[in-house]
Amino acid sequence: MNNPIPLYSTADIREIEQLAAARPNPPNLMEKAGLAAAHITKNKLLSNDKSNLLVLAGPGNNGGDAFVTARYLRAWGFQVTTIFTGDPSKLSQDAKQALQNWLNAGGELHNDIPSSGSWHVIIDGLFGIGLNPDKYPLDEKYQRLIAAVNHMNLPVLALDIPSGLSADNGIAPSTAIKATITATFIGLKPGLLTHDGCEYAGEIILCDLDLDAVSMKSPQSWLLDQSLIKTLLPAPRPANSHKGIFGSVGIIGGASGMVGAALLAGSAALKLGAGRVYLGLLANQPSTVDPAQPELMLRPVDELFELDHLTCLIVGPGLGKEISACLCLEETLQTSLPVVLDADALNLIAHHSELASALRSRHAPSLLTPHAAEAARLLGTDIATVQNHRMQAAEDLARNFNCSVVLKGAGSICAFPNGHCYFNASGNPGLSSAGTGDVLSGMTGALLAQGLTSENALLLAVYLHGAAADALLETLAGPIGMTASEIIDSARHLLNQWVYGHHARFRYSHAYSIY
Ligand SMILES: NC(=O)C1=CN([C@@H]2O[C@H](COP(=O)(O)OP(=O)(O)OC[C@H]3O[C@@H](n4cnc5c(N)ncnc54)[C@H](OP(=O)(O)O)[C@@H]3O)[C@@H](O)[C@H]2O)[C@@H](O)CC1
Ligand SMILES: Nc1ncnc2c1ncn2[C@@H]1O[C@H](COP(=O)(O)OP(=O)(O)O)[C@@H](O)[C@H]1O
Ligand SMILES: [K+]
Repeated sequence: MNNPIPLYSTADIREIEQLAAARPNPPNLMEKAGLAAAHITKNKLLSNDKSNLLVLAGPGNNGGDAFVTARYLRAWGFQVTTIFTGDPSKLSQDAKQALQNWLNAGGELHNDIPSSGSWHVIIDGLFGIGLNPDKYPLDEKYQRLIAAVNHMNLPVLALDIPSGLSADNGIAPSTAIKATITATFIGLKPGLLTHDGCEYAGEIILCDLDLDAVSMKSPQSWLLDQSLIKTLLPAPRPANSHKGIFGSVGIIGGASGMVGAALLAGSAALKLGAGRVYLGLLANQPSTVDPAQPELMLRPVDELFELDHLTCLIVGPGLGKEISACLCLEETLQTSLPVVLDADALNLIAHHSELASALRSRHAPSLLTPHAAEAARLLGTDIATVQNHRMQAAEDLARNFNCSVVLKGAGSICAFPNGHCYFNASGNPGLSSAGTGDVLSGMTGALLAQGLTSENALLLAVYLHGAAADALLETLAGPIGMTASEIIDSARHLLNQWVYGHHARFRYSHAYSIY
């Protein structure tokens, strides 16, 4: 089994670099980084030996990486034009050496992009993890350079992180380089994987520079990707099974005008494998059957609490904030069932401190699925603060409420009370439409019902939900106009593929013969 891929903050990376530098024979990390980037550029972005490259070298060590990259590519016969925006006297020892080596090799420096010139590929070495957009914004010179690069619409390799993007938070307050590929060094950075990072990073290639980062710094965050998911899948079903084995999901929501939200969660729970799905609808005179999904059992909400065989409860899809919703949530929090709380269930908890206390003191697992606005209400802050510090917000929610949490949005972050975080690698803007969150809650409930732990159910549901949307892109069923219902069917298809390969029908078919 592959180990999960760790993520490191800027402070962690600096610590790892210092540990490497303190070794008896310290590795030349800048040389390794530049060489790795040069290989990636040659192998993935340059189509012929006559290509011209534009290399941007900034004022710090990211600029040093750029000089090394430029030197190798020039040595391999490519035409390289290098822009340097810094002050040579302020460079670190390594970067000074890299600049000197570039000049010794016959390389030239420009202080701006030459007006007459054409290039096939651009290397972005303006800023790496040293950029501090929180402290001071990019000045006009850099904003103009970055805009010029983006305007050229050429393949771009970003060194370590696209310049302008914050490595820790994934925010690009002014502007950032839109990379085709980001060659990131030593370890993955959270900022590449969430919020604006999803827009700017392009394909991410990790270059470990021959350091075994995990042995030097124990990680707290990991990438939520296909290889991790493989370890969480439910086992193939026994042939001799019955619906009781696969659990019973109860869903509470569907107030007047929002019944569809509960129905979507119900269909998702059903089609992701729950044995039975009950819906307690809060609407006045609710329907007693969903003709589009008659397998769902629609009941008055009080009856749901009388069922003694529920495996988990989902509260929130279309719940509303009426007193009846509040009472249902209060009763839910008192049960010993695992619960998934979404949408207005989260808003009610944010507004009623007694519900928040009841949530905190639960012994059974509680899973929260807020988007940024719901997270802001729960944390008593504003949306911008949450989005500018997404990992911190997810961690705070998990710790404050003693819950498993997914902070949804581009690059969803799953956080757990033990401080561990996972950054989701799947998903696309096709998911930005009403109802997809209801589907995620239903999927999570289905996996809980089938016996996954709350951590594993959340991780698998979040990744599968995004991967289902990604699969729909293959058939052009999105991103424009992708619907929540389509996510459900796509997710069912993928889950079966992952659990059975293409062999489900062979596994359960009976071959009889007479000898
Ligand atoms: N150390 C190692 O062993 C290895 C490091 N490696 C590489 O080094 C990179 C980190 O290098 P780094 O620490 O020098 O920071 P870097 O990203 O170049 O930026 C610093 C410069 O930017 C400036 N600056 C900051 N914010 C600004 C703003 N808003 N607007 C304008 N300017 C701003 C800042 O100015 P100052 O704040 O100091 O005034 C300083 O001049 C890392 O990402 C990787 O690529 C690899 O070689 C592997 C080994
Ligand atoms: N641009 C995007 N990239 C990846 N995932 C997205 C994107 N936009 C939305 N999503 C996902 O879609 C879902 C939306 O949930 P939510 O906002 O609660 O919708 P609703 O309340 O309408 O059901 C979340 O799982 C979120 O992570
Ligand atoms: K960069």
